[in-house]
Amino acid sequence: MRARIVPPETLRSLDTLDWVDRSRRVFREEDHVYVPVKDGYPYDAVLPTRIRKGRGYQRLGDAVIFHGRRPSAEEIEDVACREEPAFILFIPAHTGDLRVPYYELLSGIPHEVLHRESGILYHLDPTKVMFSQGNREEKRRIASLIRPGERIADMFAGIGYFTLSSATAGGMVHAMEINPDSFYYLQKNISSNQLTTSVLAECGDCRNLLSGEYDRIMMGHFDSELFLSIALSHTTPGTVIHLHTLHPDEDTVKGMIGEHGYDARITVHRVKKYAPQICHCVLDVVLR
Ligand SMILES: C[S@+](CC[C@H](N)C(=O)[O-])C[C@H]1O[C@@H](n2cnc3c(N)ncnc32)[C@H](O)[C@@H]1O
Repeated sequence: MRARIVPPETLRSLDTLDWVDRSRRVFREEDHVYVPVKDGYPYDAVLPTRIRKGRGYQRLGDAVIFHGRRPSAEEIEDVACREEPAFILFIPAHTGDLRVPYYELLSGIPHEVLHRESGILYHLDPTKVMFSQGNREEKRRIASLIRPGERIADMFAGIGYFTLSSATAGGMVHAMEINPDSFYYLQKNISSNQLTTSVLAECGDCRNLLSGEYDRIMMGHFDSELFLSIALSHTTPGTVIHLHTLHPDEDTVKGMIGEHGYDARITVHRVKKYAPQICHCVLDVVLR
Protein backbone atom coordinates (compact mmCIF):
# COMPACT_ATOMS: atom_id res chain seq x y z
CA MET A 1 0.00 0.00 0.00
CA ARG A 2 1.35 3.44 -0.92
CA ALA A 3 1.10 5.89 1.95
CA ARG A 4 1.95 9.40 3.02
CA ILE A 5 3.31 9.91 6.55
CA VAL A 6 1.43 12.78 8.18
CA PRO A 7 1.32 14.34 11.66
CA PRO A 8 -1.57 13.03 13.84
CA GLU A 9 -3.32 16.46 13.68
CA THR A 10 -3.86 15.95 9.94
CA LEU A 11 -6.29 13.09 10.69
CA ARG A 12 -9.02 15.68 11.38
CA SER A 13 -8.85 17.08 7.84
CA LEU A 14 -8.47 13.86 5.81
CA ASP A 15 -11.98 14.22 4.36
CA THR A 16 -10.95 17.41 2.59
CA LEU A 17 -7.84 15.98 0.91
CA ASP A 18 -8.17 14.74 -2.66
CA TRP A 19 -5.12 12.36 -2.60
CA VAL A 20 -6.51 10.11 0.18
CA ASP A 21 -7.57 6.59 -0.87
CA ARG A 22 -10.67 6.15 1.32
CA SER A 23 -11.11 2.51 0.31
CA ARG A 24 -8.19 1.60 2.59
CA ARG A 25 -7.57 1.93 6.33
CA VAL A 26 -5.34 4.59 7.85
CA PHE A 27 -2.58 2.90 9.85
CA ARG A 28 -1.08 4.46 12.98
CA GLU A 29 2.09 3.35 14.77
CA GLU A 30 3.44 5.43 17.67
CA ASP A 31 3.73 8.96 16.24
CA HIS A 32 3.60 7.89 12.60
CA VAL A 33 0.28 8.07 10.78
CA TYR A 34 0.26 6.34 7.38
CA VAL A 35 -2.51 7.56 5.09
CA PRO A 36 -3.26 5.47 1.94
CA VAL A 37 -2.62 7.39 -1.28
CA LYS A 38 -4.62 7.15 -4.55
CA ASP A 39 -2.80 6.08 -7.74
CA GLY A 40 -0.97 8.93 -9.46
CA TYR A 41 -0.31 11.00 -6.30
CA PRO A 42 3.09 11.36 -4.57
CA TYR A 43 3.70 9.08 -1.58
CA ASP A 44 6.34 8.68 1.19
CA ALA A 45 6.30 4.95 1.88
CA VAL A 46 5.17 1.57 0.59
CA LEU A 47 3.93 -0.40 3.57
CA PRO A 48 4.89 -4.07 3.90
CA THR A 49 2.12 -6.66 4.19
CA ARG A 50 2.54 -7.13 7.94
CA ILE A 51 1.94 -3.47 8.69
CA ARG A 52 -1.02 -3.28 6.31
CA LYS A 53 -2.81 -6.00 8.29
CA GLY A 54 -3.04 -4.10 11.54
CA ARG A 55 -1.34 -2.50 14.51
CA GLY A 56 2.48 -2.43 14.41
CA TYR A 57 4.44 -4.43 16.97
CA GLN A 58 7.93 -5.76 17.62
CA ARG A 59 8.74 -9.47 17.49
CA LEU A 60 11.58 -10.30 19.92
CA GLY A 61 12.40 -14.02 20.01
CA ASP A 62 9.18 -15.75 21.06
CA ALA A 63 7.69 -12.54 22.49
CA VAL A 64 5.64 -9.74 20.98
CA ILE A 65 6.06 -6.16 22.22
CA PHE A 66 3.68 -3.26 21.62
CA HIS A 67 5.00 0.29 21.91
CA GLY A 68 3.28 3.67 21.58
CA ARG A 69 -0.43 3.66 22.49
CA ARG A 70 -2.03 0.78 24.41
CA PRO A 71 -3.34 -1.86 21.96
CA SER A 72 -7.06 -2.68 21.99
CA ALA A 73 -8.32 -6.14 23.04
CA GLU A 74 -9.01 -6.86 19.35
CA GLU A 75 -5.46 -5.92 18.33
CA ILE A 76 -3.98 -8.12 21.09
CA GLU A 77 -6.19 -11.02 19.99
CA ASP A 78 -5.23 -10.46 16.35
CA VAL A 79 -1.49 -10.59 17.10
CA ALA A 80 -1.90 -13.55 19.49
CA CYS A 81 -3.59 -15.56 16.70
CA ARG A 82 -1.14 -14.53 13.98
CA GLU A 83 2.16 -14.82 15.88
CA GLU A 84 1.30 -17.28 18.67
CA PRO A 85 3.87 -15.59 20.99
CA ALA A 86 4.83 -17.08 24.38
CA PHE A 87 4.02 -13.72 25.95
CA ILE A 88 2.94 -10.20 24.99
CA LEU A 89 4.11 -6.97 26.62
CA PHE A 90 3.02 -3.38 26.26
CA ILE A 91 6.06 -1.09 26.79
CA PRO A 92 5.00 2.56 26.44
CA ALA A 93 8.33 3.95 27.70
CA HIS A 94 11.82 3.32 29.03
CA THR A 95 12.66 5.20 32.18
CA GLY A 96 15.71 6.90 33.66
CA ASP A 97 19.36 6.88 32.66
CA LEU A 98 19.41 3.08 32.71
CA ARG A 99 16.56 2.96 30.12
CA VAL A 100 14.60 0.38 32.18
CA PRO A 101 11.37 -0.76 30.47
CA TYR A 102 8.10 0.40 32.02
CA TYR A 103 5.83 -2.48 31.01
CA GLU A 104 2.43 -4.11 31.31
CA LEU A 105 2.05 -7.87 30.78
CA LEU A 106 -0.79 -8.52 28.31
CA SER A 107 -0.55 -12.32 28.10
CA GLY A 108 1.69 -15.29 28.94
CA ILE A 109 4.62 -15.57 31.31
CA PRO A 110 7.64 -13.33 30.60
CA HIS A 111 11.09 -14.87 30.33
CA GLU A 112 14.48 -14.41 28.69
CA VAL A 113 14.25 -14.48 24.88
CA LEU A 114 16.74 -15.19 22.12
CA HIS A 115 16.45 -12.73 19.25
CA ARG A 116 18.40 -12.88 15.98
CA GLU A 117 19.06 -9.74 13.92
CA SER A 118 21.45 -9.36 10.96
CA GLY A 119 23.12 -12.66 11.92
CA ILE A 120 23.78 -11.55 15.52
CA LEU A 121 22.24 -13.31 18.56
CA TYR A 122 20.78 -11.22 21.38
CA HIS A 123 19.72 -12.81 24.67
CA LEU A 124 17.59 -10.44 26.75
CA ASP A 125 14.68 -10.26 29.15
CA PRO A 126 12.47 -7.52 27.65
CA THR A 127 10.92 -6.81 31.07
CA LYS A 128 14.37 -5.81 32.38
CA VAL A 129 16.33 -4.28 29.49
CA MET A 130 15.55 -2.36 26.31
CA PHE A 131 15.96 -3.49 22.73
CA SER A 132 15.50 -0.82 20.09
CA GLN A 133 14.72 -2.33 16.70
CA GLY A 134 14.62 1.17 15.22
CA ASN A 135 18.43 1.26 15.44
CA ARG A 136 18.94 -1.67 13.07
CA GLU A 137 20.08 0.42 10.08
CA GLU A 138 22.40 2.45 12.30
CA LYS A 139 24.07 -0.75 13.57
CA ARG A 140 24.63 -1.80 9.95
CA ARG A 141 25.96 1.65 9.00
CA ILE A 142 28.45 1.66 11.89
CA ALA A 143 29.59 -1.89 11.11
CA SER A 144 30.31 -0.82 7.51
CA LEU A 145 32.68 1.91 8.78
CA ILE A 146 34.86 -0.34 10.98
CA ARG A 147 38.44 -1.00 9.89
CA PRO A 148 39.81 -4.34 11.10
CA GLY A 149 41.74 -4.00 14.36
CA GLU A 150 40.64 -0.46 15.21
CA ARG A 151 40.25 0.27 18.93
CA ILE A 152 36.67 1.17 19.77
CA ALA A 153 35.06 2.44 22.99
CA ASP A 154 31.34 1.72 23.39
CA MET A 155 30.56 3.97 26.36
CA PHE A 156 26.89 2.95 26.72
CA ALA A 157 26.94 -0.64 25.52
CA GLY A 158 23.54 -1.85 26.79
CA ILE A 159 23.16 -5.51 25.80
CA GLY A 160 25.58 -4.99 22.92
CA TYR A 161 23.71 -3.07 20.17
CA PHE A 162 26.87 -1.52 18.70
CA THR A 163 29.49 -3.65 20.48
CA LEU A 164 28.45 -6.91 18.83
CA SER A 165 28.10 -5.56 15.28
CA SER A 166 31.38 -3.60 15.55
CA ALA A 167 33.33 -6.60 16.91
CA THR A 168 31.80 -8.82 14.23
CA ALA A 169 33.07 -6.30 11.66
CA GLY A 170 36.64 -6.67 13.00
CA GLY A 171 36.91 -3.98 15.69
CA MET A 172 38.53 -4.46 19.12
CA VAL A 173 35.83 -3.14 21.44
CA HIS A 174 36.00 -1.84 25.02
CA ALA A 175 32.32 -2.08 26.10
CA MET A 176 31.10 -0.23 29.20
CA GLU A 177 27.68 -0.61 30.83
CA ILE A 178 26.43 0.62 34.20
CA ASN A 179 23.17 -1.36 34.53
CA PRO A 180 23.93 -4.84 36.01
CA ASP A 181 20.94 -6.42 34.20
CA SER A 182 22.12 -5.09 30.84
CA PHE A 183 25.71 -6.05 31.66
CA TYR A 184 24.63 -9.64 32.38
CA TYR A 185 23.13 -9.90 28.88
CA LEU A 186 26.05 -8.01 27.31
CA GLN A 187 28.44 -10.69 28.60
CA LYS A 188 26.12 -13.50 27.57
CA ASN A 189 25.77 -12.03 24.06
CA ILE A 190 29.53 -11.60 23.66
CA SER A 191 29.96 -15.31 24.46
CA SER A 192 27.04 -16.48 22.31
CA ASN A 193 28.43 -14.61 19.31
CA GLN A 194 31.97 -15.95 19.98
CA LEU A 195 33.44 -12.48 20.38
CA THR A 196 35.28 -12.94 23.70
CA THR A 197 38.69 -12.32 22.12
CA SER A 198 37.67 -9.01 20.51
CA VAL A 199 35.54 -7.46 23.30
CA LEU A 200 36.56 -6.35 26.79
CA ALA A 201 33.34 -5.70 28.76
CA GLU A 202 33.29 -3.83 32.07
CA CYS A 203 30.40 -3.00 34.38
CA GLY A 204 30.41 0.54 35.78
CA ASP A 205 30.30 4.22 34.92
CA CYS A 206 32.07 4.79 31.60
CA ARG A 207 33.58 8.00 32.97
CA ASN A 208 35.71 5.84 35.27
CA LEU A 209 36.40 3.06 32.79
CA LEU A 210 37.68 4.79 29.64
CA SER A 211 41.38 4.07 29.26
CA GLY A 212 44.02 5.09 26.74
CA GLU A 213 43.17 6.40 23.29
CA TYR A 214 40.56 5.08 20.89
CA ASP A 215 40.16 5.20 17.09
CA ARG A 216 36.36 5.31 17.43
CA ILE A 217 34.03 6.16 20.32
CA MET A 218 30.33 5.19 20.38
CA MET A 219 28.18 7.42 22.55
CA GLY A 220 24.74 5.76 22.33
CA HIS A 221 23.02 7.82 25.01
CA PHE A 222 20.73 10.79 24.45
CA ASP A 223 22.66 12.84 27.04
CA SER A 224 25.98 11.99 25.46
CA GLU A 225 26.99 15.67 25.16
CA LEU A 226 27.37 15.62 28.96
CA PHE A 227 30.02 12.92 28.54
CA LEU A 228 31.79 14.47 25.53
CA SER A 229 34.51 16.24 27.46
CA ILE A 230 35.70 13.04 29.18
CA ALA A 231 35.49 11.16 25.86
CA LEU A 232 37.67 13.81 24.20
CA SER A 233 40.40 13.10 26.78
CA HIS A 234 40.74 9.64 25.19
CA THR A 235 41.17 10.67 21.53
CA THR A 236 43.87 11.55 19.01
CA PRO A 237 43.58 13.42 15.67
CA GLY A 238 41.60 11.10 13.38
CA THR A 239 39.42 9.61 16.16
CA VAL A 240 35.78 9.34 15.08
CA ILE A 241 33.03 9.94 17.67
CA HIS A 242 29.42 8.83 17.07
CA LEU A 243 27.39 11.07 19.35
CA HIS A 244 23.69 10.22 19.74
CA THR A 245 21.30 13.04 20.53
CA LEU A 246 17.69 14.18 20.30
CA HIS A 247 18.74 17.81 19.83
CA PRO A 248 21.62 18.05 17.34
CA ASP A 249 23.59 21.21 18.01
CA GLU A 250 26.73 21.23 15.88
CA ASP A 251 27.92 24.60 17.18
CA THR A 252 27.93 23.53 20.84
CA VAL A 253 29.73 20.30 19.95
CA LYS A 254 32.28 22.18 17.83
CA GLY A 255 32.85 24.59 20.74
CA MET A 256 33.58 21.75 23.16
CA ILE A 257 35.88 20.11 20.65
CA GLY A 258 37.72 23.44 20.15
CA GLU A 259 38.36 23.63 23.91
CA HIS A 260 40.29 20.36 23.59
CA GLY A 261 42.44 21.83 20.78
CA TYR A 262 40.70 20.04 17.90
CA ASP A 263 38.85 21.06 14.78
CA ALA A 264 36.17 18.64 13.53
CA ARG A 265 34.20 17.56 10.49
CA ILE A 266 30.62 16.81 11.60
CA THR A 267 27.93 14.94 9.66
CA VAL A 268 24.41 14.46 11.02
CA HIS A 269 22.55 11.16 10.44
CA ARG A 270 18.89 10.59 11.26
CA VAL A 271 18.26 7.24 13.01
CA LYS A 272 14.52 7.32 13.72
CA LYS A 273 11.61 9.48 14.70
CA TYR A 274 11.44 9.67 18.51
CA ALA A 275 8.48 11.96 19.26
CA PRO A 276 6.54 14.65 17.38
CA GLN A 277 9.13 17.06 15.91
CA ILE A 278 11.99 15.14 17.59
CA CYS A 279 14.39 12.76 15.84
CA HIS A 280 17.01 10.43 17.24
CA CYS A 281 20.15 11.65 15.41
CA VAL A 282 23.81 10.67 15.39
CA LEU A 283 26.56 13.23 14.87
CA ASP A 284 29.58 11.61 13.21
CA VAL A 285 32.47 13.74 14.47
CA VAL A 286 35.89 13.29 12.85
CA LEU A 287 38.59 15.01 14.92
CA ARG A 288 41.36 16.94 13.15
C1 LIG B 1 22.04 1.51 24.99
S1 LIG B 1 20.89 2.49 25.85
C2 LIG B 1 20.39 3.68 24.63
C3 LIG B 1 20.09 3.06 23.28
C4 LIG B 1 19.70 4.00 22.17
N1 LIG B 1 20.40 5.28 22.22
C5 LIG B 1 18.19 4.24 22.08
O1 LIG B 1 17.51 4.59 23.06
O2 LIG B 1 17.63 4.07 21.01
C6 LIG B 1 21.96 3.43 26.90
C7 LIG B 1 22.69 2.53 27.89
O3 LIG B 1 23.64 3.33 28.59
C8 LIG B 1 23.73 2.86 29.93
N2 LIG B 1 24.34 3.93 30.74
C9 LIG B 1 23.75 5.06 31.19
N3 LIG B 1 24.65 5.83 31.87
C10 LIG B 1 25.85 5.16 31.82
C11 LIG B 1 27.15 5.45 32.31
N4 LIG B 1 27.41 6.58 32.98
N5 LIG B 1 28.14 4.56 32.05
C12 LIG B 1 27.90 3.41 31.38
N6 LIG B 1 26.67 3.08 30.90
C13 LIG B 1 25.65 3.95 31.10
C14 LIG B 1 22.30 2.51 30.28
O4 LIG B 1 22.22 1.59 31.34
C15 LIG B 1 21.79 1.92 28.95
O5 LIG B 1 21.94 0.52 28.92
